[in-house]
Amino acid sequence: MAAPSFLGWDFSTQQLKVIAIDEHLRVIYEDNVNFDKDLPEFKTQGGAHVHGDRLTVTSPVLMWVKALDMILEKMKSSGFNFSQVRALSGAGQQHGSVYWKKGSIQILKNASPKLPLHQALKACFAISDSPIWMDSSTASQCSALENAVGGAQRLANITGSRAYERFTGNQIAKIYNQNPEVYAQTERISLVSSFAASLFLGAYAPIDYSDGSGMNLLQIWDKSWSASCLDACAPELVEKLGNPVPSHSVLGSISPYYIQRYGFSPDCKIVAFTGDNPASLAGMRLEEGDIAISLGTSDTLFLWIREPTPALEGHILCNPVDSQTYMALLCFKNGSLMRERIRNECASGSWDEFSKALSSTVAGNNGNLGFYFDVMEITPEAVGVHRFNSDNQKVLNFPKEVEIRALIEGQFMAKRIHAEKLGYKVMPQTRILATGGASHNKKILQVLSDVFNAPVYTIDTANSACLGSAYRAIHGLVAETNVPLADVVKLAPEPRLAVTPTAGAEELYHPLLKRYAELEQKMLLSTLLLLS
Ligand SMILES: O=C(CO)[C@@H](O)[C@H](O)CF
Repeated sequence: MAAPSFLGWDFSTQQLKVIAIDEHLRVIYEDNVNFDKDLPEFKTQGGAHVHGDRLTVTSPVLMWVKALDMILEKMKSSGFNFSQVRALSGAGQQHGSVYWKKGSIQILKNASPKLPLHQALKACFAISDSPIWMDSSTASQCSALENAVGGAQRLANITGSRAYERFTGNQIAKIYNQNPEVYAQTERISLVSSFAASLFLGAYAPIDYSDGSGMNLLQIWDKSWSASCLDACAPELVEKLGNPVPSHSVLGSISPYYIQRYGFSPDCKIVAFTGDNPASLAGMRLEEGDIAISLGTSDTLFLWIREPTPALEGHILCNPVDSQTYMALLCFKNGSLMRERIRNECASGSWDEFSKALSSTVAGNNGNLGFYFDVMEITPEAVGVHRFNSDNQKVLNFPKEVEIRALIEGQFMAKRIHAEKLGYKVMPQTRILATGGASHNKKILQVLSDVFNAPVYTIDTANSACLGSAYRAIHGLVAETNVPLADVVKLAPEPRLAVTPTAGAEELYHPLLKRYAELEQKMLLSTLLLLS
């Protein structure tokens, strides 16, 4: 008797990925279709089309459907045993939207198993090029939405975020403003995640609470659509969106199309799909109090928060694995490129020298602090390099090793300050899960551990959204019995402990964090005065 398996899908920007795991959480199959390479007829770059205005960015929705056809054929040719798949779930790039044309529900439901799905669905989309998260063409719609609900902070208090150009409500508003007839022809609007779930369900899948939190439309407290936000974006929107559901919901059984064409079992359950970042939180198996830090080109923080305080930066989303709590996303644009520039200038381009500089300078850097933003920073909105000595006087430069420590301590103090502004609290059980390039440098991790006064673990997150989706497929089958995800995936490989805080770190950094926050306000004010 073949062992049961679970599938996790990731409809990400550049590729479609799938992972199969067995009941012991061991990966038994993985595959991917790269949109640019494997579907060249769509002529995408990085899976997207950047339009002439340099602001509008879209992806062809039929490319996503055809990629699914291709990957299922690859799995079939490799002899993958579809009949043992007990459940599947998935993730989609956040904020992107799909516009189903009137009448498509019947075509989706009755797709012939003799045809690839992309042929069956070729006339089903009112908009063939879906707006995606890289789009920034909706500034006017963002202003209109914030004004309609009483301002940016009011919108953040309702939906978890101020208005952002990529967020779906503003994208829908743009389509309604510019193509009202196309909007009128649309019977359903999906996110990329719920669109992908619909393909497997053979019906329109609902939007889950977590990915729905990235639309500027969902009230994150009672998990219902905000009438004031919907009305500000487009008319009769609630009918086109359907009702949102908890992210662990079992939506139903797989469509007969897959049973007849690929041999899936009629009992295979579809668990609600969600956004790629919420799915990654599941894949990293974050628990209450944990922080995941992806140290990449930009640094991204994933936080598990029980009582969030929405702000004008960052994003509060409904937690995908626990409907009673929340997750927060914070993005710091000046990440590894900033670290590499200082390494090149102050450590002759060598990470070993960079690490030696961190070893040869004292924690707290004798009170020297710095803000390093070569490009316009997102958190906070500031640019330039600003250095301060222990008397809070601006200085033009630091000795090389002091510069290195000021950069790293500054980057991590900013992360703690802005995480705590969103309501995050360092707890006794707090763990920092670090991933990305800089997470291989123990001296950098030691500063991170000291600033947060928490142990730092390293994890491999290459497929975290896909793996998290497979974990959520298992969890969905038992979620109704209130079994937490952590219990379902305790057999998964544990994160590796890398460093623990230096004794006295909390006492040292507590006053420095306060100074850093005050200097950040001073720096922001002086930047504003300069720009005004
Ligand atoms: O816009 C984002 C999050 O708000 C990105 O991380 C997308 O989810 C990437 F697909």
